Amino acid sequence: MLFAVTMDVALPQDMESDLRADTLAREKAYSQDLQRAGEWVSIWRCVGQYSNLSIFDVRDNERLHEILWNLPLFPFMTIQVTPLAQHPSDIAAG
Ligand SMILES: O=C(O)CC1=CCC(=O)O1
Repeated sequence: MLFAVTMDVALPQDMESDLRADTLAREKAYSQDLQRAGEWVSIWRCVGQYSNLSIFDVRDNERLHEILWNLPLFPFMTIQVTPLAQHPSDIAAG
């Protein structure tokens, strides 16, 4: 199942710098592990915003929820999920 997910990040201004660096490093490693596994298909920066637009390919809603819930940055994110269906004009779909 394909999902488009927008993640808006808002870190506290007074977040301690070591905690901030550790959280961002864990977020990157977590994301890249899931990219290597094929579940996190792509990640794009939204221009001019501390936000990303990502595509996930996961078995079901519960798996996407598990992935998002365990993001190290989850407590500092506003997340919007859009389930995707095939478009009838997509030439790649045949
Ligand atoms: O968009 C960001 O910077 C937050 C994020 C999600 C996965 C990642 O590596 O960074």
